[in-house]
This record gives sequence, C-alpha cells and structure tokens, in this order.
Amino acid sequence: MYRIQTMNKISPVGLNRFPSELYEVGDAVQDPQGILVRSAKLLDLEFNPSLLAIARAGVGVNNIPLDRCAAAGIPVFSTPGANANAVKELVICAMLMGSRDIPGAIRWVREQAASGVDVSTVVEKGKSAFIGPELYKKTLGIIGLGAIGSIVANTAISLGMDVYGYDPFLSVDTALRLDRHVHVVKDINDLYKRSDYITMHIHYTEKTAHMIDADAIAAMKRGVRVINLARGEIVDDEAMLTALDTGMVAAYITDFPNNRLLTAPHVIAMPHLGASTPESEQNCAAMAVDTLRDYLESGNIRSSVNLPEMTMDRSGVQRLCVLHKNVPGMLANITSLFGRDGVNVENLSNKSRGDYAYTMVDLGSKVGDNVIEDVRRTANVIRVRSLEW
Ligand SMILES: NC(=O)c1ccc[n+]([C@@H]2O[C@H](COP(=O)([O-])OP(=O)(O)OC[C@H]3O[C@@H](n4cnc5c(N)ncnc54)[C@H](O)[C@@H]3O)[C@@H](O)[C@H]2O)c1
Ligand SMILES: O=C(O)CC[C@@H](O)C(=O)O
Repeated sequence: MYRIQTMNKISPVGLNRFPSELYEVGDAVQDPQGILVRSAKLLDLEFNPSLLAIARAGVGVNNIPLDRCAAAGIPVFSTPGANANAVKELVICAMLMGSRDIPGAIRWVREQAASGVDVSTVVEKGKSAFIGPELYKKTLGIIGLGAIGSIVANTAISLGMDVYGYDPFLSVDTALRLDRHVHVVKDINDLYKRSDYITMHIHYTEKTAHMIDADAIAAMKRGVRVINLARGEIVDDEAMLTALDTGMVAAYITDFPNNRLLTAPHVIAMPHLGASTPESEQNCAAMAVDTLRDYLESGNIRSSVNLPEMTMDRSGVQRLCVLHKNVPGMLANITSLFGRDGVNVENLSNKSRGDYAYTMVDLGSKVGDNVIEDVRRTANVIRVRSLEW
C-alpha cells in the first residue's frame, strides 16, 4: 500500500483516481510516501525519510522548498495549465471590477437599503459615482505569457483591447498559440508606458519579488489599473499604497489581501479565488494524482519543477530508479554493478537538470538486494527505488 497525505482539500475527482486496494489516502496519514498539496506552506516541513514525492494541485510552487526536495531526491510535480482558464476568467472580471468599481457600487446599494432609504429612489442620482471606462480599445499589458498570460492575451484581443505582452522566456509553443495581434515587447518599459491595465502572470521567485516597485510604477501610465492574481509578494505593497494615494494607480485588484492593503480605498481584494472553480479544482487534482501515481508506480517523472523530466515504457521485469548528482561517470558506475551480477539491461534512460540527474534502468531479470544496496552506496547517489512487474 502507498500512503498519501493530503495537506489541503483536494477534489474527489482526483482522489478517486487512487485505487483503494493500492493507496491509503487522507489528511491524517502518517509517514506518507506521497504528499498532495495546494497552497499549504511546506517550507519548514521536515520530510520523513519515507517521502518519495510531492504533487502540487496547482502551479505556484513558492510554498514548497524545491531545492531541499531536490537534494533529498523528492520530485515536486505541478499541474501546468490545469487552472489557467479559471484564472483567465477572473482576470477579465478583475478588469471590469476595477474599471467600474462594481464592488463599491454593490456595497453602496446595500448601504442605502440598510440605512432605511428606498433604494429605487436614489439609484439614478447615486450611480454617477460609479462611472468607469470600458475595456474596448484600451491597452492591456501582460507580464508573463505562459499558460495563463497567453489565454488572457487572446481573450483581451477578442474584447477589442490592444494587448502588449512581456516574457523574456517565452516558449515556442506559447508563442505559436498567441493571437497574432498581441505585441510582444522586449523591454518591459514599452508595456508600462502604454498600458491602461497591467496584469501579471509570473511565478513568485527571488527574482520576481517586488518586481512591481516604485520604479516600475513610475514608468507606468498615470491612472493605470493593476491586477495581481499571481502572488502578493510580486508587488511592493508600500509603493502600491503610495501610488494609489497619489492617483498614479487608479485601482489595485489583488487575489492576495492583507490588512495593510485594505486600508486603501482603491484596493479590490479577493481571498485567493483565481483557481477556485470546480472545473479547475478537478483538473488540478486529476493531473496531480496521475503524475504522482505515474512516479510511484512506474518511476516516470512528468511536470516536475525541480528534477529532470523522464518517462520510459515498461520493459523487462524490474526497474531501478536512481536519483543522483549530475556528475561524470555515474552511468558507468551504476550499470557495471548489474553486469557483475550477470543481469542484462533491457532499456535505460538518463537525464539531467542542473545539479541533479535521474537514471531509470529496466532489467531483464531480477537483481539481488545486495546489488541494489551497492547502487545505493555508490558515491553521489541520492535515492534508489526498485519496482517490479
Ligand atoms: N490566483 C490564483 O489562484 C492563481 C492560480 C494559478 C496561478 N497563479 C499564479 O500565476 C502564476 C503563473 O501561472 P502560469 O500557469 O501562467 O505559469 P506558467 O509557467 O505557464 O507561466 C509563467 C510565465 O512567466 C514567464 N516569466 C518568468 N519570469 C518572468 C519575468 N521576469 N517577466 C516576465 N515573464 C516571466 C515564463 O517564461 C512563463 O512563460 C503561478 O506561478 C501562480 O503564482 C495564481
Ligand atoms: O489551490 C488553489 O486554490 C490556488 C492555486 C494557485 O494559486 C496556483 O498557484 O495554482
């Protein structure tokens, strides 16, 4: 039985993909071999030696200590694109809310009724406080043209917006999916100076922390509306509050509220709702469970954010999965041990990523436990697993 601990509420659509005869799954599972998580913070978690892999049902992995996991031979999986549509729809909603102060307008109507006024007699006079611009023919700047940014771009084009995108690492696949009317700029200042709306769709890392700071805001158009459904830490809150105060930024719509931000009138804050649709929760859970199972049962690494991607069709009778440091001589060191035992290698794959590498070896006959122990003891080997079929 594999033991899987859930660290957040995971959609049953995903959980039901674990066969009950093979998996014990739950939030109270002890010494798990797999962890399923959404946004729970695992940064300070001490990993149990039994832990083999972590699957993030989502895409932001700033809640997981990726380097520490890689060093311990724990692949971390994410679910690329699985929640992109949900976020895209909320971005469009955020632009509309920020333009026409829809949350303020709804609040005002309720306040009238609560204060005993007959609402129907005041709406026509009161509504002038909520006039705001249309999106049509306005300019949207998108920072990050990955799974979310690219579909936000295409949808905004279909709404009649002029779209500028900035992504220094734009993949060929994404570039091909972008509407041909999207202007991809090399200098982010070209986006800042033109945009009436700016939305960011990048990961939060050391490099993107406070990317939207006082200098970035100073390069923007006065009255810009900024949408942040990526991560709170990408924006310098103090700089944003100053810009809201001076009118440099007309509205800040964020999925990452904090008490300090809520002191400002032009902040529209939501409780991290970007991916909160049944469709997205189901997609993420199903993909996370499938990648986790594929690794536990077959050793395949797909959608990993910290170790090499590698899949190999099953062959032979036994598979050794060896996570090791990316240093010369490892393949020869490992395979020589099988030869010594007279075992034939049916198939072999090896891939590296940064400081780490992964080798999968399918064997024509079973090797003895002593050989597996020797592989484990080989210098620079981090983890060895043996799977049989
Ligand atoms: N609010 C939510 O519920 C919610 C839901 C999903 C994702 N997110 C956030 O959105 C982020 C992006 O998700 P995604 O699925 O689009 O990821 P993605 O990996 O598909 O896209 C990220 C893009 O950012 C680009 N990039 C990296 N550094 C950049 C930089 N300095 N400037 C511009 N572009 C840069 C990459 O090249 C990539 O194309 C996630 O990391 C997560 O933090 C939030
Ligand atoms: O799990 C969630 O609800 C949010 C996930 C989202 O922030 C992500 O990064 O994928």
